[in-house]
Order: sequence, then structure tokens, then C-alpha cells
Amino acid sequence: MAAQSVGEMDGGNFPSDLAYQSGFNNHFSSEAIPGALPQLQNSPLICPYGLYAEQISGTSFTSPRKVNMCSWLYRIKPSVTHEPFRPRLPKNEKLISEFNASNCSSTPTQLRWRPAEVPDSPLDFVDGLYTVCGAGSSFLRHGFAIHMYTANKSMENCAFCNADGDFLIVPQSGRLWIITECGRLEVSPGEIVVLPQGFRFVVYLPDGPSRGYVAEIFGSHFQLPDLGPIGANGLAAPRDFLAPVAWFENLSRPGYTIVQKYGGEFFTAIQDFSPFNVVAWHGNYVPYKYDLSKFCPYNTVLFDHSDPSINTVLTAPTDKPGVALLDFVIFPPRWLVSEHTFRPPYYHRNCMSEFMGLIYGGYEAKADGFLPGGASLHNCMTPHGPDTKTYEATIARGNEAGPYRITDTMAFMFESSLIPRVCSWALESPCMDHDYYQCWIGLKSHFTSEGTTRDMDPQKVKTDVENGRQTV
Ligand SMILES: O=C(O)Cc1cc(O)ccc1O
Ligand SMILES: [Fe+2]
Repeated sequence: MAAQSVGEMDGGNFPSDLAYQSGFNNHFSSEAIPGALPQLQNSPLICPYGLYAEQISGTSFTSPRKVNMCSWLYRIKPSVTHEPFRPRLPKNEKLISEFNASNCSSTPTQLRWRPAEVPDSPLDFVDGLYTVCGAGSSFLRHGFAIHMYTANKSMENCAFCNADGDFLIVPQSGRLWIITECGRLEVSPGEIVVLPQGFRFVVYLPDGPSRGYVAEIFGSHFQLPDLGPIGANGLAAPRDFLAPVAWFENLSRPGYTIVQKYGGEFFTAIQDFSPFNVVAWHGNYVPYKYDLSKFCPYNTVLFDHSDPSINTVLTAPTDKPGVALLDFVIFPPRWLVSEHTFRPPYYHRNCMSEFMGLIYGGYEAKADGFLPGGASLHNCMTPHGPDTKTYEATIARGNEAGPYRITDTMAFMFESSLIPRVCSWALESPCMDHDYYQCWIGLKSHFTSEGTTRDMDPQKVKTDVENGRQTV
């Protein structure tokens, strides 16, 4: 196969018709040269084409079969062929993989951030990453981190490897061209990509300035949620998850750097060849992407508001049944049809902690202030819900709203049973919305011991609006 240089790829050579393999947690097989995959065994004395066999394990060797994850890579040179790892300078001071009172704060207050500007100075995906909040520890293999990134240039002469956990990347602006050891993925805003712990990858930015969100999980992997009474179909279909096909380059690359995130710190190791030298591979431990527009949402069809877990795309479990280390939930375009129901999200306090982002459009609970590329965090038991404007408009619309389609929107939530601490740079960020609490301050009491008041009666509110006595 003709090898393509990374420099050429920067010039726009990532093909628009990239091939993928479909399925979630399948045991895939892929070869860029026919016959490169050993047929009878994983570790032949001599592999086809003189390749090296190398296993990557994403679970302990002895994990039960139904959760066991590993892949076999057949490569031109093994990944061990490099100079020693050294701490990278300058450090990325804004990445954390172990959250404690000495490096970040905990706060029960409602937090919201405006979208961050992509800086003008050159910044690639790896250096553009910054942790917002998280809990637990990558060392103890239990926890998560939520990062965001702003970046404007492709990674050059280096590949990234995260030894700490799996990345679930949600691009909000700008496509990502990602080369992994298993092959290539193009990921656009509206799609997500999962890059499991340990895979080497490089991120190109064909659209220049880019921005997005990353959930990193320590010691767990994403699964499809059980469907329970929903039945065998619905939500994210396994076949819509796309894994790469084998792709390699046989390139000598003097001074090529592997940047390894290990315990939240960067280490670098120099090697003289491209790490994307895997000619064939097989296994179920693979990077994959998913297009959120393929999601088949579920919801109430008569009355009341379903909990957001109804639209879980992926879940990373803990050992406790039904208690997630991290759920990835979306709020996609959909019909709202429930009768005599307050349709926006209810007011609530939750033992789980909720980090939200917005990919495009608006969010049904917030009339203003929650913008694409922005974020909010409502920690364990922190009260939250629709802002005053949303509440008032909902009451004014009344029961006659009829079936209503929410369009052009894609919000999401990373929800965790662990309580995140927040990084100082996130709390001190110029994007922090210090007036967030104001969006609820205007919620007034409508209480009367005599029953429904005039301003709560949808029919009377409608008449008032028509007569100009009240604005909505
Ligand atoms: O707080 C939020 O906006 C997320 C959310 C949405 C919803 O429809 C119900 C509960 C919930 O936490
Ligand atoms: Fe919530």
C-alpha cells in the first residue's frame, strides 16, 4: 500500500470516503495488505510480511469474557522501539488526573461558563486541553475528568497516548481528523469519538480553529445502556458505531515524539518511525465514532417528564448496578407531546453530578446564557432547573401548546455518581458566568391558599397577553 506522509495529509489528503467497520464491541479484523493477519494463531514465530505481533489490553487478562477487551496489532516495528520517556517541559499545568483538596476546590454552587475563544497563538489538540473538573484518581483506576479544548493547529511530528483513561471527545466546532494505530477517523461536530486508554493517535484540524469537550474515564470503559422494557431496539444502535479499517505508513521519521499522558503529566519519548505502522489488526479494543443524529430518542407520550437517562448514548459503569461512573446523555431534536405537563426539565436536586455542554442550538431549560461551546456544572444535590424566562414562557403557553418539535439543538450531559472538584483555572476563568444564579432569582411565588392564581391560569394568561396586560 502506498504510504502517505503526514505532511501530505495536512494538505488535505484525508479522503472524504474513509472506510469504516460497523458495530459496537464487535471482534473486528482488518488488514491493509491481504494476508497480513495471521490466520491460525495470534503469535506466530514469524508473522506474515515480517511484521511484529503486539497485544494491547484494555481490561485485565482475567476479566470475564463479556467485558474482556484486547486487540492484536501486526506492525512494522513494535511500539517499544523508542528512547526512554522523560518528563515533558513545558508541562501542561492545566491537566489533572487525581483530584484532591490540594489541587482543586469543591463547591456546591451552580456554575456556568461562556464559550472559550480559540486563541490566535499556535495551539494543537494536546496543548489545547484543559481540565475543568473531575473526581477520583487515574492511579487508583476509579474516577473521571472533564476537559475542554481549544486548538487551531494540527499536531506535528508527534502522537499522543493517554495511559490514564479513555477519552470520549465531543467536538463542538471544527472537524477532527484522527489517525490511530487501528486506522483513520474523521469526526465532525455532531459526532463523538472514543479513544480508549493506551492507543496512540494524532489529531489534525482540517478546519483550523476548533473547540470541544472531553470526558476521560479511569478504570472503566463505555458500554451501550441496557434497554430494559424499551426492548431490543432504540437509542444508539450498535451498527451505527464505526471503527477504523487498518491503515499504515512505512515512514522513517527522525525525532518523532510520543507524548504520553501518565498520571496527568506529560512524558515524551523519541523514536525514528511513524507509530501508525500497523498493517493488520484484530480485536474488540478499538477507537470508534458515532453520529449523534442517528440516535433514536425515547420519551413520554402522554404526561410528565422522563428522566434524562432515557436518552443515554453510552454509559461507563461502576461496580454498583445502575450507578454510573459516567453517563453520556443527549438532548437531541425531538417531539414534546406530553399533556397537562410542565415540559421543560423539572426543578430538581440530584445525588449524581451533572456537567452539561451544548454542541449547537439552544437548550430547552435555558432561554439565555447557555451557549454552544459553553458549559454548566450542577454538582451533587445542587438545586437547578429552568431559568425564569423559560418557566414563565412555559406557563404562558399553557396546555394548548400541542405537540411541539424541538429542532436544531444538541445538548449533552456527562453525569457521574462521583462528586467532581473544580480546577482553579476554571473557577477563575474569564468565561465564568458570575451572574448565573440571577437566572433563577426572578422566579416568583405564585402561591395562594385559594387555588390557582390568575397569573398561573393558562387561559387567563393567554387573555392577558392578548389584551396587552402581560408580555411573554
Ligand atoms: O439539569 C438539566 O438540565 C439536565 C436534565 C434534563 C432533564 O430533562 C431532566 C433532568 C435533568 O437533570
Ligand atoms: Fe439536572
